[in-house]
Amino acid sequence: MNQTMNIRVQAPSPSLLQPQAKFFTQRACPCIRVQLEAFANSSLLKTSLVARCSSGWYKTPSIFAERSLKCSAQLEALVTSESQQGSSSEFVGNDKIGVLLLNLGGPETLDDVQPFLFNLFADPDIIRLPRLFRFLQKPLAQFISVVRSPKSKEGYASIGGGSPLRRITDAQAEELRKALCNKNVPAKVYVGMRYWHPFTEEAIEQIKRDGITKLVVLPLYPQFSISTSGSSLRLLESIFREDEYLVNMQHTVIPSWYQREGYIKAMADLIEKELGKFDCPEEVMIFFSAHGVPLAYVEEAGDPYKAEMEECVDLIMEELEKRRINNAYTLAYQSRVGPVEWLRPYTDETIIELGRKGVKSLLAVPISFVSEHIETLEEIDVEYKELALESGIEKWGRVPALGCEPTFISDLADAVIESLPYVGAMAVSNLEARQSLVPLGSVEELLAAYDSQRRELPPPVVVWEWGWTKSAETWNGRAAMLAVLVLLVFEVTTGEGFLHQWGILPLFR
Ligand SMILES: C=CC1=C(C)c2cc3[nH]c(cc4nc(cc5[nH]c(cc1n2)c(C)c5CCC(=O)O)C(CCC(=O)O)=C4C)c(C)c3C=C
Ligand SMILES: [Fe+2]
Repeated sequence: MNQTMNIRVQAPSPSLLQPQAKFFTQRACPCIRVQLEAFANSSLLKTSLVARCSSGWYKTPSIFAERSLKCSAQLEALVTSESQQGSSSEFVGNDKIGVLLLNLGGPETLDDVQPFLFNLFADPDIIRLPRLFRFLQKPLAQFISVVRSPKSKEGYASIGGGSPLRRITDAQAEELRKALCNKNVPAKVYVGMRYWHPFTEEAIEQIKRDGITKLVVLPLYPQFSISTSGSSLRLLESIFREDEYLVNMQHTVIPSWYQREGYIKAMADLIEKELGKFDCPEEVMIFFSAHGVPLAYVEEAGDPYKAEMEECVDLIMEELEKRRINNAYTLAYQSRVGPVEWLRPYTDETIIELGRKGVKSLLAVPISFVSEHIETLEEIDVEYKELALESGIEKWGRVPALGCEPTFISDLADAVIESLPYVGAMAVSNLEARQSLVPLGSVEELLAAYDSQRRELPPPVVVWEWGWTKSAETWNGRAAMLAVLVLLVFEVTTGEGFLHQWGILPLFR
């Protein structure tokens, strides 16, 4: 490179200048002269890059957009070759890579439980009201969260007073960052929770502050569901749509990854290890227990969750068979909430049935989530274990969640790296035309694909029928719901009623 290029880095304050200064001085070479200038009172809102070359000065709105400079090709080549040798900054070529891990979030203290539940039930992807009744989403969420919180609090109290989700997800983020760095892809890893801190909005603010140019969105749910990854992506899409910076930031989404070899192998490793703890491992029934979703999500809204879950279990069993592990296995769904029908078979009923059939050893495998949480630590380890022992099952084991298992984290890092060429590329819009059920794509494209497949949930019944029928039950349910809402409105407006007498209202004293 013969031409000399002057790079002048400007920033509104010296502290903002530092990372940029480090970036350029680390790459100092005879043909790049670095001039650093700080403008304490500058009107510049974003850090900007001014590059000088023979044909004049070029200024970009953001330091990270220097790719658009006519004269930056040589700089780009230099930076790329250096970053390939391993660098501690987050730059690859001219890009600053970010990975956003999306997760559910959980209450950290018992006081957080009710507001956490409110956030959860206020999500239209969790309680799907018909369009006409959407205005009731928040009052209903308030009501359900208040009614449910004593039971939930008991659960969280029994696992130490709060959810371990934040701590574990932060640890996974840090391990993923290290794994990416070891694979020569320096990146910043962010955690964005859907219903509790750190909220997705907070993560996005940090991503903007850090000047990320390429973002890989990775929901920490192996299988896609409208209620989990779908909900998080829908939120992300609305944040992206309203923000100029984000609209222009290139991104891609890894919507599900249950079929990845590394993940399947990591699950098989854990199962093999736990089976080894039984006296007669070959007699143990492998019991996959997935978090359920309401049946209508799958049957009427087209949620791929059940299909992906079944495929995932098949893949794990195939991997175990390769290792000559041919145990009997079954899949059931746990944690149902509310009066509607959920995916079957239910975990509790299946345990009783297996006990009745004479199964003596059971190994529970939580399959829909990669961290320990209330439903593994309380529901499986306490409630289902007790039920199993009462039902005649004598030996009980449980596979731990993947957490920070090195094979798993390394595979997540590979998933991120493999997705990088897709960053900014638009996904094929026809879902059926794609190889996998939920392939890589941008948030907007991906949701459009789902929405195009997704019909409004039809009302369960259209006409009134006499007798003890599904229709009558549904109308009774609706009448009851309406009565509850009328009651709620009455109580909130007058300050009187039995909810006040029981101390449930007012919610905030
Ligand atoms: C793949 C995993 C999950 C699916 C699918 C899912 C759907 C779903 N969940 C509820 C209601 C609740 N979920 C709650 C906690 C919770 N849910 C998941 C995962 C999935 N949920 C996790 C990992 C957790 C635990 C978080 C933690 O704090 O450790 C709760 C709160 C706990 C409780 O009160 O039982 C509720 C409520 C619905 C309605 C739903 C699908 C529509
Ligand atoms: Fe849940």
